[in-house]
Amino acid sequence: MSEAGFRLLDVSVIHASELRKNYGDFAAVDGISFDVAPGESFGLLGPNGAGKSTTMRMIGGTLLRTSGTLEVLGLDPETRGPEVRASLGVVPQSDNLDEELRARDNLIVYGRYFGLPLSYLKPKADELLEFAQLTEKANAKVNSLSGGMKRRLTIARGLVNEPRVLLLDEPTTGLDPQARHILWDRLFRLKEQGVTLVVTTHFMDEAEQLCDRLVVMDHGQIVAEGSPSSLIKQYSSREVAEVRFGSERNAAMVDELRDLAGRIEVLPDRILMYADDGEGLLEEVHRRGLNPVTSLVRRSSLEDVFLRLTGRSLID
Ligand SMILES: Nc1ncnc2c1ncn2[C@@H]1O[C@H](COP(=O)(O)OP(=O)(O)OP(=O)(O)O)[C@@H](O)[C@H]1O
Repeated sequence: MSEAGFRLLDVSVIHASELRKNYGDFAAVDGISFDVAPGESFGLLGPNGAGKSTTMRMIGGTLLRTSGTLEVLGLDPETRGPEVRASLGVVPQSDNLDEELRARDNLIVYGRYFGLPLSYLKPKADELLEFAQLTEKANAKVNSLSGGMKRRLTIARGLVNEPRVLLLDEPTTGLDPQARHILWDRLFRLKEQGVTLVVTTHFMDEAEQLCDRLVVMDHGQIVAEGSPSSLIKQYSSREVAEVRFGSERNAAMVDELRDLAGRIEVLPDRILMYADDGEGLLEEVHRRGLNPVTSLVRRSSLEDVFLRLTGRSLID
């Protein structure tokens, strides 16, 4: 490994500089640069088509980049693929488990691809099933498991080689709230064990929960970078008052509200008013006799950051 490689290894688990992936004239990933530190939980947040999965696939060494620099644990995944993959755990967007095999056998068969011996894999599979809260399902066929169980099994499978870095592409898409919370809990435990997590998501609450730091992506580019709280501080107010006047009146009410808040966003079904004191703002709305049909005050979120940066919602 080069001297630079050693240096990067100290500070960056993943280093990307001007990373690009073109499909013909279309830039799916348009020259992005970021670093992921050891033990960090790092997020790629953006709407569908932002380029998150493409970035993940380049990190995992399953997709060739068009240009730019990419190093994973100090190595180029294109030229040092087997070594990089041996240190990575990959949880793809859709569970590609072997449905006909039992849960435990899925782990063992996957581990065999890494050339791991059965004497290691059998106890490891039991340990991972316990971690994934699937011990009771060890002998159940995958096609009989719930969506949340399959997701946890896919994560367990990604851990079979004791990776230092776990790549999770949309880990909770399609799961119900309870299943999401169980999964987040397992990811927190991995983080406590020092595993570096790289997570793509289009759920702002997931990014807020899981990520120490994240990049916000849109159209293949990074539009902002920071911790969830620093991004909210930088791009939004502390609170948001949401008011609904009904679809007929919403747009017409904006002029009446304009001078009350520094920033106003009009969505099809509601108006968002940004202020540090949301309750005070709402009181003023009522004092003016504007009487929204419904109203609420909430904390600013990464959704508000995305809206501010792109003028669009994270989820179409
Ligand atoms: N093989 C391909 N050929 C052409 N375009 C592609 C190809 N793969 C991805 N794209 C395009 O690249 C863009 C980025 O896709 P990508 O899957 O990385 O987005 P994403 O942010 O992960 O979104 P999602 O959450 O929907 O997976 C999209 O516009 C997609 O249609």
